Amino acid sequence: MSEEKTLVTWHDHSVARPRGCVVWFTGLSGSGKSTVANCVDAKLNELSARSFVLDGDNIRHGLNASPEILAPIHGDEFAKRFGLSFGPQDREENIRRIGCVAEIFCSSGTIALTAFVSPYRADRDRVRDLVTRGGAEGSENEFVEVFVDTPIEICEQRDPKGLYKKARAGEIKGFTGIDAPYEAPAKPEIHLQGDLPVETLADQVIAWLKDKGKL
Ligand SMILES: Nc1ncnc2c1ncn2[C@@H]1O[C@H](COP(=O)(O)OS(=O)(=O)O)[C@@H](OP(=O)(O)O)[C@H]1O
Ligand SMILES: Nc1ncnc2c1ncn2[C@@H]1O[C@H](COP(=O)(O)OP(=O)(O)O)[C@@H](O)[C@H]1O
Repeated sequence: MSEEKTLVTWHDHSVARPRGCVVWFTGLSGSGKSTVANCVDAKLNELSARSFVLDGDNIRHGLNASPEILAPIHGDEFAKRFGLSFGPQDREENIRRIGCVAEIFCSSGTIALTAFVSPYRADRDRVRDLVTRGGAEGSENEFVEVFVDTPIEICEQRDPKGLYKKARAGEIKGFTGIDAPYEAPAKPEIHLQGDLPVETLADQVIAWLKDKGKL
């Protein structure tokens, strides 16, 4: 990304806005979203491009914390009102909020790398619309949907948090891919075969960004 780009201030759209980009990784739990996103982040930093990863580790423990995390800190009433779990409506709100944060990063010229299951096509499409519409006239904010396509059998073999095992045992209800749906992207900009090596997948994303003039 060209370093001499002028950062736009919110109110002044007369300045050429930097080229923003949201790279939206979607896939089953354990498919490799965060690992690949962080590898892409490291490669972008080597190329002097400004990027930042948003994933469950930094978002679902703060901005979109669950009621279980909030209750001991803010009390049950607050937790019930503002905590987000994994029902369809809470996932919709989770992705909506993340989309707003990603768009803000994007509008500052940062490449926002988001890694969330984001199972519902409508939720992802709403973020796509926000990001592409969010740029000023003639800006080039782009939403790049990256499908991390890893068979559930491999995700279950990996199961780093033991959640698939708990879901299979009925200890977790509404787990994506087990007893909650995952709507695969119909036409993602990038389709990754999730069982290939991480470096190979990250290089595929970098090559796409270069090819599209984002770097
Ligand atoms: N019911 C259920 N379904 C799916 N995933 C669950 C669930 N409960 C907890 N987890 C863990 O939460 C991570 C998914 O959070 P996301 O914010 O990415 O989900 S979503 O986009 O709101 O669907 C996901 O982490 P990742 O493995 O990083 O994807 C899971 O480990
Ligand atoms: N391409 C890959 N090949 C082998 N193992 C991977 C690959 N991508 C991720 N992993 C491993 O799989 C597990 C889940 O990866 P993670 O990035 O947390 O997935 P997600 O963010 O989709 O839940 C981790 O233990 C990670 O090291």
